[in-house]
Amino acid sequence: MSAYVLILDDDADVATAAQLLLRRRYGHVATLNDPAGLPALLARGVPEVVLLDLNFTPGCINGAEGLALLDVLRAQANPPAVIAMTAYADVPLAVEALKRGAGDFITKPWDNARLIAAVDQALARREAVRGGAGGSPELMGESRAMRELKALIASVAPTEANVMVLGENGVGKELVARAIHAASRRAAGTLLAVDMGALPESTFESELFGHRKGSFTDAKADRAGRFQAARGGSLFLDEIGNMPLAAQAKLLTALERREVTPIGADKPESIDVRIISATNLEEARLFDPSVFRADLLFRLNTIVIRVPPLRERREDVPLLLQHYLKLYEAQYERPVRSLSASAMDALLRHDWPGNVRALRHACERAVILGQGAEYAINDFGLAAAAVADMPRAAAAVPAAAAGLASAGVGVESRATDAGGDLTLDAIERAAIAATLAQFNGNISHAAKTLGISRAALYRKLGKHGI
Ligand SMILES: Nc1ncnc2c1ncn2[C@@H]1O[C@H](COP(=O)(O)OP(=O)(O)OP(=O)(O)O)[C@@H](O)[C@H]1O
Repeated sequence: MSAYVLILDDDADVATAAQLLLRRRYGHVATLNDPAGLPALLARGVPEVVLLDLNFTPGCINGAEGLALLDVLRAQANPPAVIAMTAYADVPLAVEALKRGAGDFITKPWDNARLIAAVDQALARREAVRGGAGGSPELMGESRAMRELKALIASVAPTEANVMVLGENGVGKELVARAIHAASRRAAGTLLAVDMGALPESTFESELFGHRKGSFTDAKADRAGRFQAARGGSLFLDEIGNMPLAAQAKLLTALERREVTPIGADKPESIDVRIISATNLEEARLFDPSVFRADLLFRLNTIVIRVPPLRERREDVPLLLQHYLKLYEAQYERPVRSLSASAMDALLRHDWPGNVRALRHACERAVILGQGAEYAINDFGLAAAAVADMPRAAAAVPAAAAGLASAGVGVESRATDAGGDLTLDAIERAAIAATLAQFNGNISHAAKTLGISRAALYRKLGKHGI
């Protein structure tokens, strides 16, 4: 996965350690020890993720310097995702950074796996937020379904009720969660997103509830949990359907008692968060007690919001196409072009199995690759994305080459609809499509099976127009 990451920290040793760790994964990782160099660095290009120390001058621990830099970063036309770093387990400061637009925070010294997970998630979330120009994504759509959805959000948002958002991958569940938070009484607080599907069971409690220094081998400093950091705001528990049952029990206890006990602490801490959760699991699966605890479900789903797939609101397709084509034309400084009538017709008839995310990626592809005076259907890369053919396309891939043997995907060696195209690209695409089909579109499970992060999988979905 390649990405431009900047580490802004006055401690050169810390910055270099992070650079060495991250360079292997993201390729382009720069360090900056003196914040005075930031404007010049930004003039050469804005990073996708910034790891931002909050204190620079020795002895200064109030975070004011870091928060001012955060404002500078957030003011960029295409702002980076910012992960605040502090050597002090200072929850109010972390909360302030989150309120001012940092997407996450991490305490030093960090755990390597946690740092990488934080950067991966920052990249994935940045992609979601970039959907709207200027960094404030808007839930677009004027179909009846979208108008009803927006009315529901407007009536539910001002209440304190927990909301569960259901829908297929890429329909806009996170945007719905952000819209609810933005219209709620907690809007001045932070909306902290946690990818429950990517949270290892071993660190679940520490991530959500925090820990005290020395409470286990790696607990080198106090750490605030997500529940404490989101105090006064909302906690967005994404991919909730992928939580192991043991973790579900712990979450249930916290929600029932309205308090959490950091690992190693002797007293519980009260919590003040509104929970918005989301899953792409089908409702029947959610009601299966071997998958999801009924008592937890009833805590979370006071209000259920179902986001319909794009194929059930095709009227929204032209508006979304227009929005994303314009967005990418501006971003890539490409000429403004219109869609040919036949392209529009085909795009309207397309089933969009990857929903709005897939449409967005298709628009980006068309803007970059389209050569004609108008956009043609081929520019959108959808012909190859006949996702209904996914299992058959996978069948064209030799098991070893696709690495699917361990994924348990049924594979035969025969040339089929993939047109016998055994380029690496075609093999990768088929492997991804087959794995997604195997897990009913569940990104977390597919990414785990393929051995890549969710963020990397999202990028590949975009690349292949899946
Ligand atoms: N109604 C919409 N208007 C504009 N953009 C949208 C809309 N719905 C989704 N998008 C864009 O599509 C992408 C996917 O949206 P989002 O991440 O909210 O989906 P999701 O349902 O949470 O996906 P996943 O289940 O895979 O996490 C984002 O880039 C988002 O900005």
